[in-house]
Amino acid sequence: MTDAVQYINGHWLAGEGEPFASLDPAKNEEIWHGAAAGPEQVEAAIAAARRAAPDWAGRPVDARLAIAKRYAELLNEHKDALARTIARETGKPQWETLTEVAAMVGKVGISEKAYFERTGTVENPMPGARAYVRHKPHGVVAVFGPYNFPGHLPNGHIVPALIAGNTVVFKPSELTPLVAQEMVRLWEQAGLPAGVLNLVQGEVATGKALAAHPGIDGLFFTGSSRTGNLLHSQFSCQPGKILALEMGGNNPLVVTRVEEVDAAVHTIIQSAFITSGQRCTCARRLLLPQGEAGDRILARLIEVTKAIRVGRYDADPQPFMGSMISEKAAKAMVAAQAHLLALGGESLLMLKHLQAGTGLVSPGIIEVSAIRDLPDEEYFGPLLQVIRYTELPAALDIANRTRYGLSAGLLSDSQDDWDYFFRHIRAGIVNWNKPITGASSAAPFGGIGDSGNHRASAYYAADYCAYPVASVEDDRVTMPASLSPGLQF
Ligand SMILES: NC(=O)C1=CN([C@@H]2O[C@H](COP(=O)(O)OP(=O)(O)OC[C@H]3O[C@@H](n4cnc5c(N)ncnc54)[C@H](O)[C@@H]3O)[C@@H](O)[C@H]2O)C=CC1
Ligand SMILES: O=C(O)CCC(=O)N[C@@H](CCC(=O)O)C(=O)O
Repeated sequence: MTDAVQYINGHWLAGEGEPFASLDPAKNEEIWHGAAAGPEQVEAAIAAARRAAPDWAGRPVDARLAIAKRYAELLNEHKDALARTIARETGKPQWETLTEVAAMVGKVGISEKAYFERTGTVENPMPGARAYVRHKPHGVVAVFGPYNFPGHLPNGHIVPALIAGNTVVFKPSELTPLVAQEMVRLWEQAGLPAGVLNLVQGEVATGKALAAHPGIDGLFFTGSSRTGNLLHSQFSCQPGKILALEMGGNNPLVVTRVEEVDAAVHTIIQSAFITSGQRCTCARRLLLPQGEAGDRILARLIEVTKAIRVGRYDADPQPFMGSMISEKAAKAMVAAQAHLLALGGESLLMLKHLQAGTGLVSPGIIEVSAIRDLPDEEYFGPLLQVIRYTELPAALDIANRTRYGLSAGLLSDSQDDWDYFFRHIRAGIVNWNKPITGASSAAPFGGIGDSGNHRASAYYAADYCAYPVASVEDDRVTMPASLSPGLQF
């Protein structure tokens, strides 16, 4: 293991700040340690990005794309190793981390298409002149990543930012420094010039130093609503800086009439328990109709969920659910469940911490219909809250009872129910008879309310990576055909 964990101006350096470590949460083993970037190193990273900016932005987009494409090739060549690192550092099963790396590879082609489609150059007809819309990069942008997709989600900011001509200072989650390091090494190998992408590792102090620095032109954040809200207030009265926030959700999944009970249960499980419930798009609240049809789905859901295989990321056969990110996160889910039980919830399947020292938990299902003031919290783990409803309008009223608005779904065989649901639900990702996780990178990705600040990511990330410039141009200055009233020449 090397001490050189910071990448600043093309050099790998030891951190000058507080030491911290990264654990394999399934095996309770340290897999990485290093020292955080100190404030002067954060400063140096921003200065390096600033120096590199004019040359990088001044290159033709094809030159920037050539490096991004080489990076995608390298990702593909190293996909097994990177997927294994993601699995070790997050606890996610290897079948799933391979899909994460595949999404990272695919991001380059999608971002290229989005760049030209959403932020390319357009010439509009105009009598006696030429009118253009072009786009320019913001300059130096900070990228903050979460732990749940430590490769794919920061990659979803970094790739379009670099293609658009920005330079980047990347602050990954302190829980996943090793993934960040491997990712940045691939950019380095791809031939990215010094200073274009800088890596500052560290805990909250490093994040604060970067976010508060006057030298950044923007900040692209994926993480919790709590941190996103802090950043939003920190950025107030700085209208010149671009802030893109992708945050959490308290996502509802509503079921009405369905013929195929097993298909509905499968979709519920994919929505609620994939990644051990650690996706911002995961279903947190399942709304089932009262009566026999709802009872049948619930009984089957409990039966199948009980049988979900939970285990280590490298187990053979593979588990559906791996470890949560940490023992602390597992304990927080046990505490969240206890809180809901104390408020009047009824456990239908207990979420259990399976092994001390690890983040391994079993999935839980809790009936919360009787809780009068159900907390509008994102419990970021595999605990599904069940609410029984009478009529679809009442279900929609409950579904929209949240300050968030990221993803939502309907399971129903009825076109009318879907039309009603789509019209009334408030969320940025709204699916019918499909899981509400697994959003496509080829579509915009973002939510309303406390889930974001109307800067959708994925396909629309191109929009926050560049600003539009409108120009009217002619080769020579000429007199107009007619003068404005009151002017004489
Ligand atoms: N909408 C979306 O696209 C997604 C949202 N998320 C959300 O992310 C959360 C899980 O990720 P976490 O890593 O726990 O998020 P987090 O908010 O704790 O951390 C995200 C990043 O912000 C940094 N940070 C934390 N406090 C800071 C502060 N005061 N100032 C500056 N930087 C600070 C962290 O070091 C990390 O790099 C969940 O709430 C989940 O819903 C996760 C994935 C996707
Ligand atoms: O950003 C993209 O390219 C698409 C969005 C995406 O991949 N969403 C995933 C992850 C969401 C999360 O982080 O929690 C999904 O919808 O499952």
